Amino acid sequence: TRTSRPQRILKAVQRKATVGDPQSVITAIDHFCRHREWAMNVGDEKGSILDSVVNEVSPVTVLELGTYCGYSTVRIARLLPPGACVITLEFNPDYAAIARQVIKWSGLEDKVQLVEGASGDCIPWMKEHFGVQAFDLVFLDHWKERYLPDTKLLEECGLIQKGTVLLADNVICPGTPDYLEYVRNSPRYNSHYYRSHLEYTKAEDGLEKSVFLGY
Ligand SMILES: CCc1ncnc2c1ncn2[C@@H]1O[C@H](/C=C/CNC(=O)c2cc(-c3ccc(F)cc3)cc(O)c2O)[C@@H](O)[C@H]1O
Ligand SMILES: [Mg+2]
Repeated sequence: TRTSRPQRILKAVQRKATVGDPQSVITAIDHFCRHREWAMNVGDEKGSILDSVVNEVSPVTVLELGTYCGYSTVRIARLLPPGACVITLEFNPDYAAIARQVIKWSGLEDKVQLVEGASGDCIPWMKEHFGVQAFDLVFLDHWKERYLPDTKLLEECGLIQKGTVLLADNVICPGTPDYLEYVRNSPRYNSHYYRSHLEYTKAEDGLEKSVFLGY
């Protein structure tokens, strides 16, 4: 049967990128998605904003919701110092398998913990299983209707503490209206919208950065 889009993305990485060179993996995926086949990676334009937030926060523990092919996982992990790591949740086993290979090709497997499962099932186990106290940075890029319930779950589990930064993709396109309303109106978050474009297109999209102010 036909290969899947993630399989074709992995092929592009294996053809064009250099093992152990994360930037070449990022460049290979962006080139493929811009010139061959669109895919829902955060992309190069919003990716640069993601990079700047990672550098600003210099997180020790990062949570990513929605791995897909591992593009943003690689973008984040390549900026982390030794000892820091990104835990990324992915419930589609086929996507997880592709992402593992993309992350391995980039040589960043020591900085990444890919957990196969639904965010709602995994989040309550984060403290116990991974010894996480609180996340310094959370990148939300999974199903858009899960952003708000998972943010509330992270709060309830004490995984969001004073200073934790939430960075949400696609707050305009496809859009996450209930999440936006929550973080922008809550007295416990300081939010900022980074206007950008939907990956590989001219359509508007952006990232919302929300800093938790504590209780
Ligand atoms: C159950 C909780 C839960 N737990 C664990 N993993 C989960 C999960 N829910 C989902 N996943 C995985 O995350 C990824 C899904 C991501 C969903 N992303 C978009 O839908 C999206 C769409 C556009 C766009 C499409 C078409 C357009 F025309 C315009 C824009 C652009 C974007 O940047 C986008 O991120 C997949 O790997 C899922 O397996
Ligand atoms: Mg996205």
